Amino acid sequence: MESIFKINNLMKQFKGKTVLSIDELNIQRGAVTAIIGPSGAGKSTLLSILNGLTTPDGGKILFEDQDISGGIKHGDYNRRSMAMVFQNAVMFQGTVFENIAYGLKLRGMPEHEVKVRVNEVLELIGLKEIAYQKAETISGGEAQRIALARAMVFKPKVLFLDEPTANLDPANVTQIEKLIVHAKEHYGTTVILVTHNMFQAKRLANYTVFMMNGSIVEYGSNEEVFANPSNEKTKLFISGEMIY
Ligand SMILES: Nc1ncnc2c1ncn2[C@@H]1O[C@H](COP(=O)(O)OP(=O)(O)OP(=O)(O)O)[C@@H](O)[C@H]1O
Repeated sequence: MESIFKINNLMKQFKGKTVLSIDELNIQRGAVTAIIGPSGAGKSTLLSILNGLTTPDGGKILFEDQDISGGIKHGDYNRRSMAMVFQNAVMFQGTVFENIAYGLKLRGMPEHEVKVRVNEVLELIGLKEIAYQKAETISGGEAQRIALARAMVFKPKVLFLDEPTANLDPANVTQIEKLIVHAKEHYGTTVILVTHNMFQAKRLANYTVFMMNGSIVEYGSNEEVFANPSNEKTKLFISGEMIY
C-alpha cells in the first residue's frame, strides 16, 4: 500500500508543553484510518497538522511527497483536495440544497453540474425530501449528515472527520458511517477519523492509531490493533479498562 501522508519526528508544543511527539507515521492512501486514545492525547492536534491548519514546531510532514510542514494556505491546490467535518456542524443560511451546493458554486462549477452532484449526495444521505427546507429548521442529526454531504460533494482526496457522530442517535450514526464507506469505495477518498467510539473504529477503519500523551502507542491494521494488540496499554484501552 502507498502512503499518502508521511510523518517524521513531528513535534508540537502549546505554551512550552509538548502535546505531540511522533517519530514516524505513514497514513495509507484509499483507506480509513481511525485515531483513538484518551482525552488530551493529541488526536485533534494531529488531525489539524495533517490537514495543514496547524503547523508543527518540528519535524516533517509530506502529503503526496510535498512538504506541508509549513501548513497549507487558503486557496492552495492541496487545500482543495482535503475536506474536514467537525462535531456539531453549523449550517449556513438558506436551504439544505444551497448548503451543499455553496462550495461548488464558489469554485465556479456550472449550475447543471452542481445540481447533479448535490442531488447525488442528497440521495446518498437520504435527505432528498428536505432538500428545499431551510437549513436552520433541521435536526442535529440531519445537520451532521448535511455537513458530511457538504464535504463529500467535492469528492475529496482526503476527508478528515473529528468526532463526526458524537451525540447522534444510532440511525444517524449508521447513515454517516454508510457515507464514509461510500466515499472510500466510490471516490477513492482517504479517510482519517478521530473517534471516541471504539466500536466505530472497529467497524469502519482499515488501520487504527492508538495515541496517549502525544505519542503513538500502537499503529497497525484493525486486525492487529483490536484482535492482537502488542502493547498492554492498548489492551486496557480497547477493553474499556483504562482509567484516565
Ligand atoms: N490551541 C491550543 N492552545 C493550548 N493548548 C492546546 C491547544 N490545542 C490543544 N491544546 C492542548 O494539547 C493537548 C492535546 O489536545 P487535543 O485536542 O489534540 O487532544 P485530543 O486527543 O483530541 O482530546 P479530546 O479527545 O478531548 O478531543 C491537550 O492537552 C490540549 O489542552
